[in-house]
Amino acid sequence: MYDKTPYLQVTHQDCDCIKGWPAIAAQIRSALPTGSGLVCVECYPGVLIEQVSSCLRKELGPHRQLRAEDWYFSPEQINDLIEPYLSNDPVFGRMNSLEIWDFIDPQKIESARTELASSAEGITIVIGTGASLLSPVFDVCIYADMARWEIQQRQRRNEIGNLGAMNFEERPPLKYKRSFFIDWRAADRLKIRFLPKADFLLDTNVPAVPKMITRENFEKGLTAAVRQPFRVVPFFDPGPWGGHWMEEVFDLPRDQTNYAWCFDCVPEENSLLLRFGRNTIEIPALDLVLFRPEELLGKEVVSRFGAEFPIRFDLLDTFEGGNLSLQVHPGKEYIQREFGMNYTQDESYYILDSKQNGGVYLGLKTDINRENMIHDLRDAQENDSFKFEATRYVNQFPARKHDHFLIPAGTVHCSGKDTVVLEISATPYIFTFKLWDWGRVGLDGQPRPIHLDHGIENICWDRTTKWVEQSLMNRCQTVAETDDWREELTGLHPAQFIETRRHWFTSTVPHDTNGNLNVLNLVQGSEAVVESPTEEFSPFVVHYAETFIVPAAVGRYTIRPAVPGTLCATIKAFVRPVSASDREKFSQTPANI
Ligand SMILES: O=P(O)(O)OC[C@H]1O[C@](O)(CO)[C@@H](O)[C@@H]1O
Repeated sequence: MYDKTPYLQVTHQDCDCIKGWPAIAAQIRSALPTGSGLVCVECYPGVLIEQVSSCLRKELGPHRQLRAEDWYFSPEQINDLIEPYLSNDPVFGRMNSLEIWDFIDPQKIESARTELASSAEGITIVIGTGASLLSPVFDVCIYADMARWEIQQRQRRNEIGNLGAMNFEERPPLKYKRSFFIDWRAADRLKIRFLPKADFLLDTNVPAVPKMITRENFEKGLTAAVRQPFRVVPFFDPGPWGGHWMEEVFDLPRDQTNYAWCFDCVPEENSLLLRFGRNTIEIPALDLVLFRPEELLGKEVVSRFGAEFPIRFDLLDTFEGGNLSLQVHPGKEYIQREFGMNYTQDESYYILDSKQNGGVYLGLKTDINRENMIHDLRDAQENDSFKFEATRYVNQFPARKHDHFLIPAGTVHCSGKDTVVLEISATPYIFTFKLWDWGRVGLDGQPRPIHLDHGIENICWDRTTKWVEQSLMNRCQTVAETDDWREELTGLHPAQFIETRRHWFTSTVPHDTNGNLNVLNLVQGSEAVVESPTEEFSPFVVHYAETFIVPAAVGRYTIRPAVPGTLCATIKAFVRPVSASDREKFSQTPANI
């Protein structure tokens, strides 16, 4: 059965991960031999600062507590600072190089420094996002990390606002957008510099059960992760077109109206669970990307994308749900120019399951009139009573289990109802230009934003029926075969940087990362075992529909059915190697953070 809380065992001692404020305070005290000193708690945005500082105050009885937010510019000044990158669009902003420093008023931080210098008695705690900027040295440094999924939950519950903003009550999608383009980028830059020097990592994702590990154990966890296959923690989210397949097959709680998405390999947002003895700490999977890029991704991927995980796997479930919005993604130049992203949202749909009428919309019909289509799309947006007749302009194809549809940016598409898609795509995932949302509203009762102008500029009008059938549907080619297994190339399209290989097997299949990140999903069979031919890691069991990551550093590995002789299939994605001349060109491209 699909495992919803996969973890990685790092050590076998419970005491390597301590739990609860009294134990955490005791560990901090033992790091302050004189009983006094300066304690820095640098926080990722989203940490409940008030709650953490009050618990620390209670347990440590500091002489003084300083809060980083007290040195920030005013919310209005910060709005001016970020305005060029935030824009008025409800979904899209622009990548930038803002640092936490940019939020801080030099005069205010200077007076905090003066206050700090005035007395050295007892314990002083400095806490918040940017706390570490107060002083070049601290007696104890703690990094309070935070999972992005939990941050989103807190935003939805109006428990937190954005950095330097008093916007707790702002609509959650707007807080998410500001985090995506501003807060998380700036905080990641600070994290890269601070965390390698910290003494401890603090996890307050579950406020009532705080946990802490030493930085050495954090490093041990990262090292363990890049030496074996592992999974990140999936999260599930409802949506206006969501379905009920995952609920059933993954045995999800029945307390949501539906489940639309399962994000089970978007390391930028997923968490990684590291287990020490019986205690588990949650860290953002992004930490692995930021601090172990070469071992995880491989040298070539790093030289091309920087410390960024370029492949995304997620599931889209429309069983008894609806169609996704009819949409298109930006071309590479467009996404760079308009949004400052280095690469674009190229996608593909691997079909995990479908009902009789399941299908996808893909590419335009032959000989359609472009002006009429644009006119009808605009009419549908402006006039509630006019419904855009999608099948007049867009191909609709039946989708069957194991079909693979390729969706290079610029291709009009969407998954239809009664279909379960494993999306194997490039990482960007918010750059969806909705053309038509079938006249329905989002889960909040409001129409979802349509981006017709962006969309129209990016539609590739020559991607019509015949080309789509020949270039984007089931481009399967057998590349290797034995009596026990067959390897097929299934994509993606040459315009996309990801390559996919499907293996059908009844016995052991040899794989090799060739120094390049591999991401896989078990698309057929209930259980398979990933092993090291040289026993470098313990056998790793995967279940149907689970996505797993094999770090570049792993090298050779094998996969076999858990029950010998049963038919299994995996689909594997990796970044296509580039030629030497291209390599030079890519090495100039900076990462998104
Ligand atoms: O706009 P909708 O209908 O919610 O669809 C969004 C989804 O569409 C996709 O772009 C798939 O085509 C996903 O990456 C994204 O999550």
